[in-house]
Amino acid sequence: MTEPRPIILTCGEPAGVGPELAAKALAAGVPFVYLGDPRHLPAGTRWAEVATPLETVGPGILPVLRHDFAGVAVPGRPDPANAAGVIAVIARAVELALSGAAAGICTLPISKEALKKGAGFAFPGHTEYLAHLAGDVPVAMMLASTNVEPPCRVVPATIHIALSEVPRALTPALLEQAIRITEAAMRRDFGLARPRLAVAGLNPHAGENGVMGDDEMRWIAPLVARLRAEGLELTGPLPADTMFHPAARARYDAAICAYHDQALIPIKTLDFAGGVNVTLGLPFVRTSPDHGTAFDIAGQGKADAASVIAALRMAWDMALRRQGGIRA
Ligand SMILES: NC(=O)C1=CN([C@@H]2O[C@H](COP(=O)(O)OP(=O)(O)OC[C@H]3O[C@@H](n4cnc5c(N)ncnc54)[C@H](O)[C@@H]3O)[C@@H](O)[C@H]2O)C=CC1
Ligand SMILES: NCC(=O)COP(=O)(O)O
Repeated sequence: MTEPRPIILTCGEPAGVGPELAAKALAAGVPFVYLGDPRHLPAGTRWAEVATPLETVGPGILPVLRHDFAGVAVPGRPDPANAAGVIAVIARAVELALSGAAAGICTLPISKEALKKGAGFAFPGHTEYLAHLAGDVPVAMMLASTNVEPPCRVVPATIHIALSEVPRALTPALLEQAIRITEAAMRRDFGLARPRLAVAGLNPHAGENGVMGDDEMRWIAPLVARLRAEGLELTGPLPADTMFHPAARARYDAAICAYHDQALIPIKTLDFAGGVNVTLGLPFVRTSPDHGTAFDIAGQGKADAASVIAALRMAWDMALRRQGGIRA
């Protein structure tokens, strides 16, 4: 088996904590190349430009695939002129991954607001943009802990939409798609031969037999029953408030949730430092730290690199697994 190509670490919003985290991410100990504008790296960063992802640099030096931006970056103050560069870097990383020049991508955080206001970005986040770049493939967003046992892995079936839109958007077809994508990815990328999935209800107490909403009785339970009959290891719909304590998590490998905060509050509470965001269903590996741009601390050297380090390691493990081996 030959080792996969390096991971591409995209710079994300240059006024956020991304550039300073890139400089700290060498501690991950896996091969990666930073794609961004070296002017945005903190002063004192030891970096060297590479022409291709395969070119190597000395130990302790950050390899940089140069992508020139419109301007410099002021920490905490995103510049609309740089928004197009942020978007172009993501697209360039995807091209490298799809061409086989890179083993996958790990994305540093973007500001959804800055991209929308600065460049009219039409996507609510990386997840949706990556799905588009990959040919409008169906994907699911999973956040996975790396520091807690049993692990906390969550997949919101609806992603970046207003809470008021969730009941309409959460259809049987969408929930089934999230379940199937997660089941396949747990086998392919996480090495679980028979993944156990738990499905959360939408309503308090999973509706309590129709007393607090009937979505569970009307269609979620029948969907779970149909997929179980097909052979999937599914439980639910479960009351979301009691499915994340350790004994409950021990009974499943990933939770399929109804909406963003139902899924992300437990993981970010249990393991904010070690949480990793993974896009499931793409034809290439994509991970990301679980946090955002952290404008409030950008440029102050305070940002914790644990999540990006975990994300790079997870991307590398996934790339090796797809190639038939796993990291020693
Ligand atoms: N994958 C991505 O590109 C993501 C992007 N975002 C974007 O980030 C922006 C800010 O979002 P927020 O909700 O404020 O979340 P945030 O994660 O940026 O910040 C929340 C809190 O956590 C702290 N924090 C975040 N990362 C940290 C780190 N590495 N070390 C130490 N403290 C850290 C921040 O200082 C802040 O107090 C938004 O524009 C959002 O769209 C948010 C999540 C993921
Ligand atoms: N809150 C998670 C999040 O915003 C992830 O967004 P993205 O990876 O789709 O950019």
